[in-house]
Amino acid sequence: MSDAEQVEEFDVVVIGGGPAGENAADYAIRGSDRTAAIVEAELLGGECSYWACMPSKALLRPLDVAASAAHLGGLSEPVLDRDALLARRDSWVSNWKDTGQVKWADGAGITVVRGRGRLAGERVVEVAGSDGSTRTLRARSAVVLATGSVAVIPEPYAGLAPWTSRDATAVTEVPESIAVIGGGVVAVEAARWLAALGSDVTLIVRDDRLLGRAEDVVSDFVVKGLQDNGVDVRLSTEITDATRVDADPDASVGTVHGGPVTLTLADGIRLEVAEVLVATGRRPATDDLGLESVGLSAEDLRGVTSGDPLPAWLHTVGDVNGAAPLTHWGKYQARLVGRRIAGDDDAAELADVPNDVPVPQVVFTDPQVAWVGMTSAEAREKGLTVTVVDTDYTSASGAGLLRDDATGTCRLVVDTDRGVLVGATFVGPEVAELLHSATVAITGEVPVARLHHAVPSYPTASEVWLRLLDQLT
Ligand SMILES: Cc1cc2nc3c(=O)[nH]c(=O)nc-3n(C[C@H](O)[C@H](O)[C@H](O)COP(=O)(O)OP(=O)(O)OC[C@H]3O[C@@H](n4cnc5c(N)ncnc54)[C@H](O)[C@@H]3O)c2cc1C
Ligand SMILES: NC(=O)c1ccc[n+]([C@@H]2O[C@H](COP(=O)([O-])OP(=O)(O)OC[C@H]3O[C@@H](n4cnc5c(N)ncnc54)[C@H](O)[C@@H]3O)[C@@H](O)[C@H]2O)c1
Repeated sequence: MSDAEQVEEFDVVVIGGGPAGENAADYAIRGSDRTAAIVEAELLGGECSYWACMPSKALLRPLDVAASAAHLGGLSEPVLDRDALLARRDSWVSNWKDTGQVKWADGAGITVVRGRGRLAGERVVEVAGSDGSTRTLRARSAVVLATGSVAVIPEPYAGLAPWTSRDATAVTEVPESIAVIGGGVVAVEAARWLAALGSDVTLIVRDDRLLGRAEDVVSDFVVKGLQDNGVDVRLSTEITDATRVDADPDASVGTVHGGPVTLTLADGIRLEVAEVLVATGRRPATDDLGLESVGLSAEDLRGVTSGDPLPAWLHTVGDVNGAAPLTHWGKYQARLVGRRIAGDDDAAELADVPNDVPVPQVVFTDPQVAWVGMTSAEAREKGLTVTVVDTDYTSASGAGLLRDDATGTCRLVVDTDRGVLVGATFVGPEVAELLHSATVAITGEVPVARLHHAVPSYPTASEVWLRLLDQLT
């Protein structure tokens, strides 16, 4: 067979089959006779489906319900069944099999190509199969990079064979004790479910607060919630040295990776734990992606989905461009990019794209934390004149009704000159589902004067909007 015959042609080739890549392929060919291939090195569905969002939320949701039940007069104490909780997780990750996703791709007319993809020139993708085979794909129209992100393991933890978020979400062997390092979203969520599963958890945070990207009023609530659930939270704590007996880098995911770990803290205190979870952030998965073959570097992808410095045929979606490493954000980018590739320029979604689309984020701690748009500090840094209003979450009786021990806070950030919201933060039980009201208000640039006429139902937690808006008259 000649070289030319070995090249497989598609209209669109997507490298990486996480939620962003899947959506980009789907929107690019939906309702047409165009063809698309997704190149996937592991499981179709990506980090989100098997190692991140799905397993973590499958583990956390029963904890929310149990915490509510434990704090509602009229119900007796709920009992956590560890095996049943892990079985629920296994079911939500389809036992780490992607048969269902492949069936979806077939139905959507998308070809799944197994292997690791890399650019090998303009519109050309080379795929290395795990069996040593190589395939060459050519895209007639577009190539989309959707390779996601990988956990960062800084010194001095690299030699410890530490847990990353994959081990925490896929936990099968619950360590007797664990040090969780980091104060971001992965750290606070994982600390919660690991403690609930029976591990003795110490959360070691370099900064003086948790969730540093959120409003500063958030941290105290999350610290208290973790402490109430048995987590030892140590803020402003540096680790100067870390050693492990018999570190086993080949240990199975979700099992203990060796002997005891000793951490030396800056004040000289030594902490011995059975396992360590490094949750110190993620970086775009751009290693060996062949960017140099088209004159690009990893830095060129930062924050860019389409256009300069990318050639017209090349796009990025999801964590790989680092814009906001969240599934809903990757899917949003994928819808826009997919429609652009499809030439749907008249579609409502492309016809009216605002300049600054606010990014929403929910953290599934107890209490929950949800925010969208700018924090007050970010708004001021941008040079805006802002009005900031706060209220206790339980100032709305509907919020108090959710749980007898309900607590939390809410904040709106208003651009005083334009009279519109630019940011909102909610902390409290069940605030996750409250967030979209703020996202709509910010995206729609609804004048605060008009928001007074959006009437929340009684008695719901949404009445916190009244308490906040009353301060803006
Ligand atoms: C523990 C945890 C919990 C999270 N929870 C949430 C949450 O609740 N909500 C939320 O919005 N976000 C959450 N996130 C973030 C979310 O997981 C990511 O933002 C999301 O997975 C990004 O989607 P993606 O499609 O860009 O990449 P991924 O989901 O990472 O998928 C990328 C895919 O590309 C494949 N790939 C990589 N390189 C190649 C290559 N060269 N060739 C072929 N295939 C390749 C990978 O195997 C993978 O399947 C969480 C993250 C973590 C770590
Ligand atoms: N519910 C959700 O939506 C959800 C859940 C989990 C993860 N995620 C996404 O996944 C991404 C990754 O999460 P993450 O928590 O790993 O990252 P992160 O960037 O949110 O937090 C990293 C934390 O590690 C600390 N850190 C960094 N380097 C360190 C070092 N050398 N030593 C000690 N501490 C260090 C930082 O100060 C920070 O507290 C996030 O951006 C988040 O958006 C989302």
